[in-house]
Amino acid sequence: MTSFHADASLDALHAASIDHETVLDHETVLITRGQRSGLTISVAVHSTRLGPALGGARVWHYPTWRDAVEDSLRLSRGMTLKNAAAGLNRGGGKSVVFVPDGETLDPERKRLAMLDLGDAVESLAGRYQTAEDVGTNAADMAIVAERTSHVSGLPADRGGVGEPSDATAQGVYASIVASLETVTGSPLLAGRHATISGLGQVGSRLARRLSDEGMSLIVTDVNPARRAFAEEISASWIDPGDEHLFETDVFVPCGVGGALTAEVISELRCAAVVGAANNQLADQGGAEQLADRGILWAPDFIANAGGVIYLDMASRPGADLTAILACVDDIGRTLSAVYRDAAARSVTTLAAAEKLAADRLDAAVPWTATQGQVLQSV
Ligand SMILES: NC(=O)c1ccc[n+]([C@@H]2O[C@H](COP(=O)([O-])OP(=O)(O)OC[C@H]3O[C@@H](n4cnc5c(N)ncnc54)[C@H](O)[C@@H]3O)[C@@H](O)[C@H]2O)c1
Repeated sequence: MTSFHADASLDALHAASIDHETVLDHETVLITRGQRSGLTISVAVHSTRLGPALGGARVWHYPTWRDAVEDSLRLSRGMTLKNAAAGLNRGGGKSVVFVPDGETLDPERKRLAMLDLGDAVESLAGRYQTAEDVGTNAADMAIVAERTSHVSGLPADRGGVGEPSDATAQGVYASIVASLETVTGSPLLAGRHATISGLGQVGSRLARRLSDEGMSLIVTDVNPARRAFAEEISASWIDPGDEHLFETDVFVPCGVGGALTAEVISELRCAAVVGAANNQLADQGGAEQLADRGILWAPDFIANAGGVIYLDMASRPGADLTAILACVDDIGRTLSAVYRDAAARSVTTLAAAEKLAADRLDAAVPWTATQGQVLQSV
């Protein structure tokens, strides 16, 4: 088991995407080879300044374990920004289970990986709480909970709050409404067009709602089995790869990160990009490139915060679902404020959103694990 410690600096929040030259600005990075599964697991705690870190566990394919670790570093930094901008007393963390390209996990090995993840999370003694993410679900979190209490989003029949995708989809929906209002002056969706890339937990929920509200949808997924869902909601299916080339009002990335490469941005034919995917920009220069092209970009860590808002608020004593969903809807207002600030200061929407998060982090009295906040499986 290897762990590195470093001081989190607020300035580093503005750093470009991680590469081998980037200074490590995370508080703790735990890299461990699971004793049961043999898989490399990286748990990255970027910051606990606002409170114990909260962020999902990803099980995904990468060329090398180093790529998986880098992803955990990027994703956990994004969680610091997301939780801060959402007004939560939570720090930023994320875990990644590395599955070598070309390998698939059978259910037994996945179970072993979840137990290994539980041990890794437990070793951080409450400074990081995990939850589901790409490649994991509420049932997987129940397995993690066999080894640690620091897990969120357990199935309802295990006394948990369930998975957060409904809330994430609702927050992205609110963000699409706010973005269309900014670019067209009207929040109405009927008759407008959207292209959704990725029809998983969030993308499919969002697609159904946008379709119900009269939007005309083009959809795709690298999993061809999702075509049946496209037919169910009367959306036009296209094969993945060129979906960004279609003229549309909103391009909606809901797959994995890095979809907005310089080439993709140069070819986009849309008024706004608003999606659920984390780390949509392949590099930070993408925010400038989008602005230069006159495309309004909703910073992902603002638009997709609904899930973490749900997990955090639903796990508090006396949680009220109506109040939680009102907070999720507020994402639209937060995003509109970010857009106004970006326009007023002639900066990118990314810079405006980062400032929102950094101001909150700067103003916070640092949380320490010794303050004894009790976290339990929910
Ligand atoms: N689930 C949540 O509550 C939540 C919260 C915040 C952020 N996110 C982010 O939103 C994104 C989607 O999350 P999810 O829970 O729906 O994941 P998911 O695994 O259920 O779905 C992702 C879908 O995208 C597809 N996909 C992957 N790469 C693709 C590509 N290149 N082109 C088209 N489709 C592709 C996958 O086949 C899958 O169907 C992820 O980036 C995730 O980190 C999710």
